[in-house]
Amino acid sequence: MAAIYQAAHRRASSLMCKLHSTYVRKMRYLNELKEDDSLCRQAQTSGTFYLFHNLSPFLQKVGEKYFVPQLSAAEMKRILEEFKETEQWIEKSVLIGCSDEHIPHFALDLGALEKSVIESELKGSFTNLRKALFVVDGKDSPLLASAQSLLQWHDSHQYCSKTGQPTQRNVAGSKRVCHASGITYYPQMSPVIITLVSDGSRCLLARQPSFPQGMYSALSGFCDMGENVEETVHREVAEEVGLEVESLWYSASQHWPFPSSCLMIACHATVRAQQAEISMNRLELEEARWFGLEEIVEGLKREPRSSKQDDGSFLPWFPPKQAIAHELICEWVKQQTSQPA
Ligand SMILES: NC(=O)c1ccc[n+]([C@@H]2O[C@H](COP(=O)([O-])OP(=O)(O)OC[C@H]3O[C@@H](n4cnc5c(N)ncnc54)[C@H](O)[C@@H]3O)[C@@H](O)[C@H]2O)c1
Ligand SMILES: [Mg+2]
Repeated sequence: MAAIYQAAHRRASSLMCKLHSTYVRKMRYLNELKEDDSLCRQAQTSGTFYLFHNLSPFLQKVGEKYFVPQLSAAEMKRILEEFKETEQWIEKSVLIGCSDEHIPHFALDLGALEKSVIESELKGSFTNLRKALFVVDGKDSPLLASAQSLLQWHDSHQYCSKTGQPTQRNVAGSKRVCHASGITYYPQMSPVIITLVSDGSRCLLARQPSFPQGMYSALSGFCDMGENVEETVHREVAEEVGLEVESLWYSASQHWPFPSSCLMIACHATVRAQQAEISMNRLELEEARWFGLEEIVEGLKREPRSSKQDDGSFLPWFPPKQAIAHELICEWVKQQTSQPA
């Protein structure tokens, strides 16, 4: 029995070791591509390419499903030749990852070329990122979000903010340098906290005026300079709904591309049930209120389309599963239902 157990353990360890070494080798390879321009230039000739047009990703629809096609370097060459554009264009691409077999993946924005011609040539369409993220397979949405964010960062960091001189990018697109000042710029994300506040038996959700009708989400806010996550959670909850957080704990994080690259840091927080009266900040929020478990469970089942009532009002629904707010709400439901009555 012990021998069988040991053999199984050895097999599991060796599998872990293989998995681990594949991952480590992949991360080291990507790092080399970022540091070594000539290696990265060479990688562009054997890589695959995700296309964008003015920051909208290219998707193909097969039946009811949307796919994010990867074009080979040869296909890219053919398209660019058709537009009488040189392969120099490929140098505008940015490195966004690689396969386990070390095939590098790049993203390229063809915004200067005629959109409809590329679309009919490649049989697909450039789709607004807000729509694209919610229709593609779950594993593809983080990739689209980070690729678009990196392309957007390059687009808006062409000049040094100290000298006003143009900045030059490395081949991978992992940084830009101003040769006049010597400043190196790296792609940035803004840290944002998102907090699901609970008073023990209810959770607090709010609506910003820009939200689609009927949608409620957890409270969120950008971290101020010098703040830690705990301080931002305390401040945002106080600012937006006038409550004092008693305790908080970290749940998970997510890169979010809107409005331009946020690192969403998701937390749960509690307030005392005796001090749970909301005083909403009307400059930021349109509505904020407590939801009981039953209402949350019903809301999670509701589609945005089925939220509208005959009298024109909207039943509450919550962000879709791609958004970390959804995860926080589901975690809260689990906590509530696993608690002894
Ligand atoms: N993925 C999710 O589940 C999820 C859920 C909620 C919010 N979010 C994202 O979180 C972000 C922030 O949420 P919020 O709107 O409640 O923030 P917020 O409460 O801090 O209010 C936004 C305001 O903060 C100011 N601000 C301060 N620092 C800023 C910065 N670095 N960039 C832009 N504005 C800054 C601006 O005046 C802006 O209008 C939003 O962009 C939203 O897309 C994501
Ligand atoms: Mg906010």
